[in-house]
Amino acid sequence: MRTALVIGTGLIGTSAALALARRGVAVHLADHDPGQARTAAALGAGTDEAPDGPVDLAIVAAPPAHVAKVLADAMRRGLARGYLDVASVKGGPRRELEALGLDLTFYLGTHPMSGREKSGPLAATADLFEGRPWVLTPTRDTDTEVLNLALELVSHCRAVPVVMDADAHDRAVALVSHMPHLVSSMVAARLEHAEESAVRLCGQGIRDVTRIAASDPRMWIDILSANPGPVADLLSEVAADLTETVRALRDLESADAARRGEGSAGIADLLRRGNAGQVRVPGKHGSAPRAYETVVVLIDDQPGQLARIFADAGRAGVNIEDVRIEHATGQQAGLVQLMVEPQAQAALKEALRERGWALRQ
Ligand SMILES: NC(=O)c1ccc[n+]([C@@H]2O[C@H](COP(=O)([O-])OP(=O)(O)OC[C@H]3O[C@@H](n4cnc5c(N)ncnc54)[C@H](O)[C@@H]3O)[C@@H](O)[C@H]2O)c1
Ligand SMILES: O=C(O)C(=O)C[C@]1(C(=O)O)C=C[C@@H](O)C=C1
Repeated sequence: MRTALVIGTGLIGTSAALALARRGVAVHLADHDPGQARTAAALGAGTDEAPDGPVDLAIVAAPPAHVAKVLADAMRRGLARGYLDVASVKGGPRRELEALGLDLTFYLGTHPMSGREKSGPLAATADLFEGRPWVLTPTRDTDTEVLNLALELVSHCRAVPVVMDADAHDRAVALVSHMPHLVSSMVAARLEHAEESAVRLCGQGIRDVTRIAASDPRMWIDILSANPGPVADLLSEVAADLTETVRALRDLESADAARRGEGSAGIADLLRRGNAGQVRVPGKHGSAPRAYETVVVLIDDQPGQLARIFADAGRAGVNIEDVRIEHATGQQAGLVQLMVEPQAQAALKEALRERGWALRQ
């Protein structure tokens, strides 16, 4: 691929454009808000000037409700040799395009399974898709050259291509993305009017569960409107678990020992099923989940502390697999959790202690 046109230069469009530009592809950037395309260009994602003629691949990264219209317009204007979109739902946009009477030979519906709770080009990064699944939904009629262009895009973004049927994709993301998003919002909604004295105690657990609740509601209304049935089915199952859990907790409040036993068994069953589901979540780079050990370091809230920790770990020959930072509310200190391979834990602790870091047991 030598040339590409990204239409919709927000988080996803600009991230893909940055990855392509770094691999030497000439990227043109367009957005219905020209300021967004200008910002993406200023970040090094390409040029916001229109291409002279048709590009190799047009990548539509507009919100789901606009995707079909934007694609149809691009196809009618002959802007590219191949067209794809990256919308979070796949059945709806394809059916809308079919209803518009377009020839879909040169179109491929795709979806990178990576994102952030932030929108816009300033949230974009070239490595956003690294190691993540990128779903491709070709049909029997999809042109091979277009499929190859899409595979080239996925490879430039260092993502992992996964081929699926569009409706099967929508059912799968209802389970692993759309239903969890709503549950995260429901948990976060409990905090809206909560006492400040409770909210200030928030630790890493609630941060993990509510991060995605910070996403743009307009985008998520689009996504959920295009996949309501499968998400409603899954939420009914969650509702049944909720009803059972409330019943079990009420049993635990009872003065009757037998009822307390039933309550305890009910909760234990849910927690066991939770463990069994959680271990199925793939780890970094889409591989099987890995068990890391954690080394917790106390840091002052001063510039350069993290860089020093990483440099000291590097000198000790230890690879940091993952990192989390927890700030103590109202204090000039924080805790950095460094995740490492189990066999590296002792060496890292020793090296950090030698260099004067305070470790938490
Ligand atoms: N955010 C995620 O985590 C994520 C992950 C994977 C896929 N997606 C999909 O990627 C697409 C873009 O999402 P995003 O998170 O980058 O959103 P975003 O809000 O960051 O960016 C969307 C951009 O599209 C532009 N736009 C809106 N209507 C347009 C139109 N008619 N023509 C041209 N540009 C238009 C907006 O100005 C904005 O710059 C969506 O379809 C979304 O479903 C999002
Ligand atoms: O991690 C996030 O912040 C996301 O928004 C990612 C996420 C997801 O649910 O995994 C959200 C929607 C997209 O369609 C794809 C990825």
